Amino acid sequence: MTSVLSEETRLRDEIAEVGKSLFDRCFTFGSTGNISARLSSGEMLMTPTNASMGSLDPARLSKFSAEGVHVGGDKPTKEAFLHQCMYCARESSGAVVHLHSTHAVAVSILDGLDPENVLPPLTAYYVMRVGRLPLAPYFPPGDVALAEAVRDRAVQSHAVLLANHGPVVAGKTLKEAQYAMEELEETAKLFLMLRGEKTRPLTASQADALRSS
Ligand SMILES: O=C(CO)COP(=O)(O)O
Ligand SMILES: [Zn+2]
Repeated sequence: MTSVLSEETRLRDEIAEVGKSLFDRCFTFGSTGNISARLSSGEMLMTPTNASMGSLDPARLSKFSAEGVHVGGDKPTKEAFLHQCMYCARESSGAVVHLHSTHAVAVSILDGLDPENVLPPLTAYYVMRVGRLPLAPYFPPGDVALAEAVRDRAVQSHAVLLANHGPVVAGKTLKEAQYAMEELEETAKLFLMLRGEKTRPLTASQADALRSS
């Protein structure tokens, strides 16, 4: 049977489902984090500000025109400009997820990491789902300068880590963005677990083979 639900209705439901799944598994806390999805018309749906990812109401999501004007729903996330900058840098993206996931946040606070790529290629799935993770310098949440710093890095990478804050990931679909975000968080956890141990990340040629497959 073909689906009679509109693209917008489907995306609204999916944002609420993904938010609840991430919140229930402690990928973000309190009212932190935000999710957006772009319709084929270019219009965008975003989570409202101060909303818990665990109890989103699909009908109250904030709606933006393709030009980036807030046209409906609750007051949008203060990171609306960050989400818009991700779409602007990555035209094929259909969704963006930003979280305060604990291990990725911990990595974002460490000193002395390579800001061009903060995590090594520890596993094949990290390379396949994330690949590279540049660090954007610290700016307060919701600051336009934060969104601009992320946009510059997002041109090269669909995942960016915000210093002293958390990760933001774009994907062709919301599922893709979610899976990349989960892989990022788990790899940050592995990285912290293995600090001080002698490790054997994938070699450059092993990682390249995964990227081209
Ligand atoms: O993660 C957040 C800010 O960076 C949460 O902000 P909002 O509640 O405005 O979405
Ligand atoms: Zn945040």
